[in-house]
Amino acid sequence: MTEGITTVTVPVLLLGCGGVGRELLHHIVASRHLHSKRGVVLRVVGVRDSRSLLQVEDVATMGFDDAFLTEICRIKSSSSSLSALLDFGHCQLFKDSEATTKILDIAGLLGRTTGLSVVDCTASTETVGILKETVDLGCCIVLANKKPLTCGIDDYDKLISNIRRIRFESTVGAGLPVIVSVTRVLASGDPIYRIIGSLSGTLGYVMSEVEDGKSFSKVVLAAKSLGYTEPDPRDDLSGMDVARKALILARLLGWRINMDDIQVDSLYSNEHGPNSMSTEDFLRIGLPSLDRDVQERVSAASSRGKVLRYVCVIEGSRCQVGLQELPKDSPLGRLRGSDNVVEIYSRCYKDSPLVIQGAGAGNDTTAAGVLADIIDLQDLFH
Ligand SMILES: NC(=O)C1=CN([C@@H]2O[C@H](COP(=O)(O)OP(=O)(O)OC[C@H]3O[C@@H](n4cnc5c(N)ncnc54)[C@H](OP(=O)(O)O)[C@@H]3O)[C@@H](O)[C@H]2O)C=CC1
Ligand SMILES: N[C@@H](CC=O)C(=O)O
Repeated sequence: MTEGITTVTVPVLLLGCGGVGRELLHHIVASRHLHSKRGVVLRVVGVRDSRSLLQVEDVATMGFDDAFLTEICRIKSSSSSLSALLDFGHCQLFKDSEATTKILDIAGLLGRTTGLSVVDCTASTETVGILKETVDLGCCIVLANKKPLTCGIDDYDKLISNIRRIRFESTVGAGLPVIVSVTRVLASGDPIYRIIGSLSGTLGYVMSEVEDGKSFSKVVLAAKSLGYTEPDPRDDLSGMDVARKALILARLLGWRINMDDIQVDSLYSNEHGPNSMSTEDFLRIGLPSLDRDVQERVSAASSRGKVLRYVCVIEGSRCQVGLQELPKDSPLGRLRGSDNVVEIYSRCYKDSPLVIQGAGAGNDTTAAGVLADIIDLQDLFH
């Protein structure tokens, strides 16, 4: 620890230990030295997946040690159950409703006193209830999961009711500083009247690879293995994932809108949707059946000197996401791979917009954004 800095120990409770959640645990372990220089020690007190909660024996004083955190990641990446870790001792496992009760017990014990960070790295809507309760118990909330902020407006209002205790930078543009930039511009009294961007790492990667002659189905599978897609890639291909990002941005601008108010353009039809086939069947049979259509659309755009980009526009009373044909040499047309770009127009950024660009998907950058959010919140407790 650096001389003169008081050390604060921050408990962290992780919901979701998939690609992003595991990467977050790796980042926490790898950043210990750096955090200690800032006077922060992160103490992971529990990890929840879809089946159970694994928590330290005494949440008031203990945290999983780094060897244990690494073992959690190893066990989870081999698709084993968290229960396999009980042999290591000093931990407890709770399932189903008991897990929820225990999370609320931890939140009650540590929320107000320590600023316990409840970190949602699931892709589930099921966490909303528990997050709202932890808000009431004084916890800090950090989200990579977009779904809690894109439920009904009442849930949204509740979650952001203590705005100083919530961070959700990774929900839009992964680790890119989009939310913080919008928030700072607004806080300065500079009204934002237009946001336009390409906000899907998956669709950006897919379009630029198909332009290079690769098959759509193979490229989507590659995007999945690179950690760019949602657990069900149809969330990306339907435009819903971008629509969620658009809704988060629009609500941040003060718009009182819901998902139904957003125009969304899907790359597949209902016969390939979740009500018609499983994710596995879609990846095996549905995807290849879309190859020709996507290739033809990309080639047609190319014959006009254009490229296809999935664009999000928030302006006037319009919040819209969909494929657009754009000039190859335009800012969005030049994007390659999983890069995102966001242009923010306001009084100060009228002629020359505020532009944020860079890698917009992937477990590493997303988890880095989540970790930066956890650390940022801790300034409240110094
Ligand atoms: N990858 C990226 O580039 C980005 C991702 N994100 C967001 O990050 C989130 C996580 O993505 P990713 O890691 O790829 O997803 P994964 O599917 O890999 O992991 C999801 C995790 O959540 C767990 N889970 C599911 N339901 C629940 C529940 N009700 N309670 C607790 N845990 C639950 C799963 O449990 P189990 O292990 O048992 O299945 C799994 O561990 C998503 O919301 C995504 O949108 C945001 C920005 C960028
Ligand atoms: N699936 C998303 C990941 C980040 O939100 C994307 O492709 O952009």
